[in-house]
Amino acid sequence: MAEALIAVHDLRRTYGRGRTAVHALRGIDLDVAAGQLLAVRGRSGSGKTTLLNLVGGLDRADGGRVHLAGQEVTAMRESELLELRRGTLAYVFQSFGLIPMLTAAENVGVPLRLQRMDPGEREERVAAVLALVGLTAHRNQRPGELSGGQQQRVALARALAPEPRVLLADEPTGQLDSQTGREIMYLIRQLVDEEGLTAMVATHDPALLGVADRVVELTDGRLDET
Ligand SMILES: Nc1ncnc2c1ncn2[C@@H]1O[C@H](COP(=O)(O)OP(=O)(O)OP(=O)(O)O)[C@@H](O)[C@H]1O
Repeated sequence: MAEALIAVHDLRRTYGRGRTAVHALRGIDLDVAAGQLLAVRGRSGSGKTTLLNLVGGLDRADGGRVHLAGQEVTAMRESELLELRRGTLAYVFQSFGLIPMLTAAENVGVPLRLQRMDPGEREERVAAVLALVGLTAHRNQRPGELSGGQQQRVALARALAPEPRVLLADEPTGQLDSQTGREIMYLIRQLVDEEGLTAMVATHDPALLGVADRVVELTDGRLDET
């Protein structure tokens, strides 16, 4: 089997304690091979967001381990997690998370500014990823002047700008109509194939599971292959 770019072992997360404790993840084991598009399905509250947040180091586990590209995320200090989120790893959320005052191109350029990329190189990279998501003609529009699908394309372009190895997407089509949602999933499929990404996408939209290489299902904090 190809290298497991994402390796999750006995991952646990409980919110609260005592009688009101919620066991969001009850010992998850999961390997995702490099270049795979994995869909994580499950009802609302099954633990999808919690799993993605732990894989991406946005939240701390109560037990178990996560390795990303050979590095142990669960053992990292905050400064190392920050570094990880600026390089190896990219996130896309349901709510797009764009900065309203900035144009599409400026939003895409944000992570490259944080990397202190030289302005000329940055312009080139922004143009390239905007072209990749089909938004060259909209580069000077602000998020409020774009459709939901276009805003998610900008968010994807921004995620890809620093050339990450892993893309984590939490309900990326959750705010979109089904046709636009399908287009975004096809785009993610294309980006995985063409940019050599490994992606983990949480969704409970059954129509979107068809483009994944593999689908796993979370039920009450436990994982099953489907
Ligand atoms: N910060 C928190 N404090 C307490 N409980 C939480 C917290 N975050 C999540 N939970 C609980 O943990 C469980 C898993 O939540 P999670 O958000 O991971 O599910 P999900 O599958 O992503 O749901 P959705 O599809 O609705 O986004 C739920 O029962 C939720 O109520």
